[in-house]
Amino acid sequence: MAALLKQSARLGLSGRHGQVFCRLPWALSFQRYMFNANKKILVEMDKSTGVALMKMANPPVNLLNLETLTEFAISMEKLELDKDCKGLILTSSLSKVFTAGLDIMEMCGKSPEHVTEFWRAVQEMWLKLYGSNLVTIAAINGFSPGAGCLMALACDYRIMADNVKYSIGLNETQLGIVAPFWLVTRELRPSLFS
Ligand SMILES: CC/C=C\C/C=C\C/C=C\C=C\CC(=O)SCCNC(=O)CCNC(=O)[C@H](O)C(C)(C)COP(=O)(O)OP(=O)(O)OC[C@H]1O[C@@H](n2cnc3c(N)ncnc32)[C@H](O)[C@@H]1OP(=O)(O)O
Repeated sequence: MAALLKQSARLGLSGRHGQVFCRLPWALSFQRYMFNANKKILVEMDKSTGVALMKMANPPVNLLNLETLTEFAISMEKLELDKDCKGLILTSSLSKVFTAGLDIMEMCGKSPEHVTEFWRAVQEMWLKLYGSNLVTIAAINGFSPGAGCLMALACDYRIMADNVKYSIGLNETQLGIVAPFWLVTRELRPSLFS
């Protein structure tokens, strides 16, 4: 963990004036590779350190829609298959939003099949993060409501930008969504689970 945090500092993930800056070398060596399927999830993997930097890049607020969640799951699978990858830093490419959470429009006026597929993708996202073999760190560089908070909770460690304007929390009850029992016991009340 200490090594990973040192690494995140070396990469430039340092909190200052409420921002988490991500400075990366412009020149990518052979030890570094990048991938993205549809550019909603950007991944930069540094083989020399074993640390991958994953940035959500879906402006204006990094909504987690079906497309983004699917791309996220594929990106996680690729990193899990890379034997050189030991750790993952999850952050946002935007300046003040980590992610605004689930795209409410994905649950509104859609067919039951679509909604089922969407919630399956939400669940898959959680399983991929919570069940990851990688050491996972959420570098929360902005607002992180709903599923943004869920993502952060599913990581092994969380670092949040020091800015009183930014909020984080599970606000889904305001939308009539109830967190399932297993989620509450696993992440919010782990003592109940053991
Ligand atoms: C495995 C798990 C299974 C089950 C788990 C079940 C439940 C527990 C776990 C998680 C549940 C999560 C549910 C959710 O995530 S619901 C969404 C919660 N999110 C919010 O309530 C965020 C609301 N948004 C904001 O507060 C703000 O947008 C902001 C602070 C993030 C950013 O503010 P800005 O001023 O910068 O930007 P805006 O002008 O407000 O927004 C721009 C644009 O985006 C639209 N938008 C924002 N958020 C959402 C959203 N969540 N869904 C759809 N659309 C959104 C906003 O309306 C603007 O659109 P227009 O430009 O006006 O068209």
